[in-house]
Amino acid sequence: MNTPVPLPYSNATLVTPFSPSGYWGPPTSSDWCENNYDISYYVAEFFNSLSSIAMILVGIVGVYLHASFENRFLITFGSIAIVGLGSIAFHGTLLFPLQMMDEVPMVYSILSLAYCCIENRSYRRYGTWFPVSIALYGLLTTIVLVYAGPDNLMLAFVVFQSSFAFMVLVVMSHIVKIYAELQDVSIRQMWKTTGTIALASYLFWNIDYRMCDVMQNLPFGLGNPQLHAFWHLGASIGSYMVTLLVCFNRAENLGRSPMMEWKWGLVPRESETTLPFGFVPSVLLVTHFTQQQQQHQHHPRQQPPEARTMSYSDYGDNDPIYGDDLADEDRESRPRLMLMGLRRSGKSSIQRVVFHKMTPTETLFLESTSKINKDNIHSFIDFQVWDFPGQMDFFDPTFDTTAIFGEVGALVFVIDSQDDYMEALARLHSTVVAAYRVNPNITFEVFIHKVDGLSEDYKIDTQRDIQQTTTDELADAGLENVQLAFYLTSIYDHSIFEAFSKVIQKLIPQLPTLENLLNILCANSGIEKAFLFDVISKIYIATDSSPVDSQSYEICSDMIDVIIDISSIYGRAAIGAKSQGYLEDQQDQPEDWTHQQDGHDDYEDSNGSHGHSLSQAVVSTSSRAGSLDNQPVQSGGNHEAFSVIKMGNGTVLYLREVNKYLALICLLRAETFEKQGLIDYNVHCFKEAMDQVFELKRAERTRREMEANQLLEQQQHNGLYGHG
Ligand SMILES: Nc1nc2c(ncn2[C@@H]2O[C@H](COP(=O)(O)OP(=O)(O)OP(=O)(O)O)[C@@H](O)[C@H]2O)c(=O)[nH]1
Ligand SMILES: [Ca+2]
Ligand SMILES: [Zn+2]
Repeated sequence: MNTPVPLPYSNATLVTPFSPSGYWGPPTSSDWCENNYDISYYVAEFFNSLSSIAMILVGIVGVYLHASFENRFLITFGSIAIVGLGSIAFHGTLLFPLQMMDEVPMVYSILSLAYCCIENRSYRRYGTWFPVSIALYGLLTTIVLVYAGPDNLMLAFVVFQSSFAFMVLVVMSHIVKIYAELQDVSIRQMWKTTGTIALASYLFWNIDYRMCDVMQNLPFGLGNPQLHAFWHLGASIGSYMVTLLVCFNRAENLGRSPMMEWKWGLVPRESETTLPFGFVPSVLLVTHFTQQQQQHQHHPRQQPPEARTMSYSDYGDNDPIYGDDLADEDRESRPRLMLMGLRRSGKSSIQRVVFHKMTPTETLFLESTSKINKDNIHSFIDFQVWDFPGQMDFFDPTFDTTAIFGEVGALVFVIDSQDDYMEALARLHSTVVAAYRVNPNITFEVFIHKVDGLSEDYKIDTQRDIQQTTTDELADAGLENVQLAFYLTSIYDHSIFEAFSKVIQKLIPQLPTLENLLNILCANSGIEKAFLFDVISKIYIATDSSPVDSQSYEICSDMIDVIIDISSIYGRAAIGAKSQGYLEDQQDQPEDWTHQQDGHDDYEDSNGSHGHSLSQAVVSTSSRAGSLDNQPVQSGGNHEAFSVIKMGNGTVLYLREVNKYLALICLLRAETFEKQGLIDYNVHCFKEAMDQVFELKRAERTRREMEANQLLEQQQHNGLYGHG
């Protein structure tokens, strides 16, 4: 605009776009409606050149954002940028050789897109002849274009137009097919938007090309709207979007779980996958198609070729794991546990009773779950429980098995034993097959649930029947090495906690260390059985290696209840960090899950804090038949929960708080307990070892394991004194 060079022809240009010439001389290429050298002496068609920068930008952005994707997409995105460069050169000079630098890349760009559209399946559809003939097509067009030369402008123009138009038709015919298979509404919408943009810009191209007279002489002194420049903008957006969507489709077909995501945007995250028409400075990219996932592709147990996918976010909005507050490693290191099963089998009840202290009868009023409910449990280890809706059909092609099962630690399948369970067994079978195919490391846990209504004999029969049928069917399907664990459970007794304990234990990396520590403690103190309990959920996360009988588990679990009750009655000061972790969960809860359902909120004190810590439970009680034992309480001033219950049958229950989440409960003979000093000391040593184990949790994984073992040895050498 500020060019010092005079514009001798500036008036004449209004008459005909062909007349003036500037730095590059008279045009030797096709000329467009924009007046030549109108703005700058050095740039023939200023607006047409300027708008071509958009193509370069979208091309570069496409490559940059999808660098981990397959090369074909990088080539397609990259070719858009090259077309942009050629377009600038061409419109800037209007010289024939440079027009070729615009048009030839356009042909290759659409060829590359065509390849992506056609070879979009997880398997290869056509042989090598296919890419070879695509390359030949490009080569032939190039040769004809170049040999037509500036002297045969019309021929070159027609050859280019028809060659390009033909490929556009090929691409469109495949896009129609891709579109027809689409399930996801927002992706469908995006295709529609892209189509609209493409059509509009093609219309602009035509108006500019065919109705230049009208455009140059608009009424009311309106200037040339430069529709060819708008065509450039529309074509940039359109080609970015088409490539993006083809990329998405490919990722879906490969069984990845692609998602569209706004990058660098001002657009709020909620508007993900719906493209607003406004010019919002945001760029879409397809995510979840990393190199690592590409390796899965060569895994023999691949998803069926045509399986389609959907992102998690379509199932629910409470998605704390993917919240921005979590670092990537956190997401990965957090074990995930899935609750699946038919409708009304009791999944949500289990989750509520075990992790949210809902009373069993309250579950009668639970509504059917309609979307995946992800629950973050912050405790001695952080993990997640995903409660699935029973009616979910994950053979629905929109269900993304790879994404769902890919990172699962344990899959808990709940069967309603009071109901006819044939359908449940069929579902269990297909679930295991689908999940195992995606992730052979999942541990499968089958809860034969609601056994409270069954007689002892019937329980055993049912379990045998279910176990037998399932194993046989899996063997028939060639999966005889898949291990399923079966549990008889009910929310009306301890069985559900006990079963969950065993499930959770498999997800704890420190388990061997904890077990060892407990073994040492038992051996040195004459303790018969020791459990390490998660206080709030009453799940025991470890025990010594002697066999667990349900009775001792129940007694210990009841003891925690007693201590919590007593502390909530007699110890008024409130709590702390212990229930804090659980309170955080409530923010993650869907609306229907209200505060009041958490029993710990009943004890709200004036400071507004919730629940009660075991720390207040510095009591010593005796049970029904037992003698009242008025043990002086020694908590060493650090307010740790400590409690001893002597039972009539000569058994002593000994509880000691280990840290804010965990309590150690030991069962021992009254005779052994006479040496209480020794036991106290050994428990103290155990506690210190535990503290260190959990402190080390924060250190890097490998080092943690090593150091915990060292610690163990140390304890063995000098920490614990032998019993007797
Ligand atoms: N008798 C008995 N009933 C149970 C038990 N567990 C759950 N129930 C009842 O089973 C019914 C269904 O429980 P839900 O937890 O809603 O079942 P769900 O599997 O989450 O159901 P969907 O959300 O529809 O998939 C409720 O009325 C519970 O009270 C159990 O152990 N014993
Ligand atoms: Ca022109
Ligand atoms: Zn152009």
